[in-house]
Amino acid sequence: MADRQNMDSIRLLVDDFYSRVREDVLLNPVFAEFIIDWQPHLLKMYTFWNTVLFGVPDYKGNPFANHAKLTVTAGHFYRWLELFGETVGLHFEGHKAEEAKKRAEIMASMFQNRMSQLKDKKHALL
Ligand code: HEM
Repeated sequence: MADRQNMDSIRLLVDDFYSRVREDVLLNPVFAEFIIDWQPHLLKMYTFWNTVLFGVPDYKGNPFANHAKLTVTAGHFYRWLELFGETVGLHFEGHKAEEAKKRAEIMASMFQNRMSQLKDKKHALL
């Protein structure tokens, strides 16, 4: 029962978040370049958050590899986190809601650090 409730909450969060992403003038073009069919992405994101927040080992993937190819700036990450925080706050409160926001912030700064390392490396090769 608890697992079902967790999954229902994750679906609500992920569906609402990405419907906002699709309406966002800054973020939508980045997603639109790579995602034509949203259903597989949403399914993947359900498993991702189920793994991150509830330890259910559903998600198999390499999130960084899929972000290294994106042309994004700190502004994109800022907006992503802002929108994610708003969506979480609209539907949830309590320690899991705080954890979701914290985990997203940690991943965003990890992506950004690794992206700038890659960029530095490319420059060094020139
Ligand atoms: C600038 C902010 C971000 C943008 C523009 C962005 C964009 C994208 C795009 C376009 C994809 C699909 C890639 C593909 O399938 O070809 C993707 C996948 C994904 N994103 Fe992000 N993302 C951002 C931030 C984040 C953050 C902060 C997290 C973590 C909380 C995250 C987690 C994921 C995961 C888990 C996937 C699936 C990776 C896989 O295929 O296994 N993203 N993202």
